[in-house]
Amino acid sequence: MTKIAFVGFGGVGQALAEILLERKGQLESCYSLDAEVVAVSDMMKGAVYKPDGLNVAQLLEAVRETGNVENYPDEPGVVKGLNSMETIQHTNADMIVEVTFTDVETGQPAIDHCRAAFEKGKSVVTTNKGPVALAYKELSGLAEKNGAYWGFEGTVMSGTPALRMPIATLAGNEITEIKGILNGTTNYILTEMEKGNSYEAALQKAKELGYAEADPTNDVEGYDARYKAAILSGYLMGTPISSKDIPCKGISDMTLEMVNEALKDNKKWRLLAQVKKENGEVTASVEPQLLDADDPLAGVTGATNAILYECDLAGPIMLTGAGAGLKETGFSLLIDLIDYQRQKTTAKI
Ligand SMILES: NC(=O)C1=CN([C@@H]2O[C@H](COP(=O)(O)OP(=O)(O)OC[C@H]3O[C@@H](n4cnc5c(N)ncnc54)[C@H](OP(=O)(O)O)[C@@H]3O)[C@@H](O)[C@H]2O)C=CC1
Ligand SMILES: N[C@@H](CC=O)C(=O)O
Repeated sequence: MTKIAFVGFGGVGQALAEILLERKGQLESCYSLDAEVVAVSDMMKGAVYKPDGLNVAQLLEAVRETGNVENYPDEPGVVKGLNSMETIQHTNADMIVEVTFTDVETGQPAIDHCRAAFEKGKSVVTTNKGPVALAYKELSGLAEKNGAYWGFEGTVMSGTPALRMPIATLAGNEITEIKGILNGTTNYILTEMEKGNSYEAALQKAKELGYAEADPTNDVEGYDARYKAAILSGYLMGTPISSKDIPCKGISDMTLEMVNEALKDNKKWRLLAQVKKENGEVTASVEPQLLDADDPLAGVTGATNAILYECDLAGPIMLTGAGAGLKETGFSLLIDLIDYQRQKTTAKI
C-alpha cells in the first residue's frame, strides 16, 4: 500500500485526489497501485490526518463545499491542524504529493518540503517547478541516498510526457537542441488574441480555467517557461543552468495590433523556450518569436504546448499535448505514482 500525504491542496492536488477516487479499482488491478490518502495539509484550506486512510469523497466534499478540509467529519483517529512539515515528518505517509505554489525566486518552501521528505526516506511526486529548476542535483542525490523516489513529470508540459519520453525512448541520441512552447497560459492568451479577444480577457479566462500560476506575472513575463528551460537543460542535457542566467522576455507588452499585423503577413507570435548545446556549451533563452503560419509550432493553439527535440541520430522529434490544466496535471502525478509502484515492484527502490 502507498500512503499519500498532499502538501498543498489546490486545483492540481484535488484533481489527483479525484482521479485516485474514480480509478481506484483499475489502479489496483492493472498497476498494483493501492493508494490510500492519509493526510492533507494546505496553507488556507486547513489540514486533516487519519493514519488508516481518509475517505477521499468526504475530503473533496469538505474542501469544495466549505473551502476547508478541517470540516472533514470528526471520527476516531482523525487529527486536524498539522502544518506542512509536521505532515511530512510525523505522519505515516510514505509518499508526499508536493503541489504548493511554484515560487520562481527561491523555490521555497517546496525545496525544504522535498528535502525533509527525502531525509525521512519518504518519496515525493511534484508538479512544483522550483525544486527541480533550482535544486535538482542536491535533491536527486538526497533521494537516491535515502532510497526514495522523486517524480516530477508534470513540471514541464503538464501531463504530456516531455521528460520521461526523451529519457526512456530517445536514449542513445545526443539531443543538440530543444525548442518549444512550454507555457499554456501565454499560448492560450496569444491564440485568443488571434481571435480578436483582448489580452486582459484572455488572461482572466486562463486563470478561471486553472492554467495560470497563483501569480500570473510568472506566466506572462516568461518566468515559468524560463524555469522549464532550466529543468530541460539540467535533466535532459545534463548541464544545469541557473534560471537567472536565461535571458527572458514575456508577452506582457504584446498588443492586438501586433498580433493582427503578424496575421496579415501570414505569421503568428509564439512564446518559445530554446535550449541549445554547441561545442559542449549549453545555453537557453525565452522570448516571443514571429513564426510563419505553416510552422508546426505556429499551429499549436490554446493551452496546448509542443516541444521539438533535435536528435543527432533520430532527427527532429516533436511532442505535443496539454501544457496546463487541472485534470491533465493531476494525471502527470498519477503516472509518476504508477512509475513509483513499478520501480517498487521490480525492487529498484
Ligand atoms: N495548474 C496547472 O495547470 C499546472 C500547475 N503546475 C504546478 O503545480 C502546482 C500546483 O498548482 P495548482 O494546484 O494549479 O495551484 P493552486 O494555487 O490551485 O494550489 C496551490 C495550493 O498550495 C497551497 N499552498 C501554498 N503554499 C503552501 C504551503 N507552504 N503549505 C501548504 N500549502 C500551501 C495553496 O494554499 P491556499 O490557496 O489555501 O493559500 C493552494 O491551495 C504549482 O506549483 C504549479 O506551478 C504545474 C503544471 C501545470
Ligand atoms: N501556469 C503554467 C502551468 C503549468 O506549468 C502554464 O500556464 O503553463
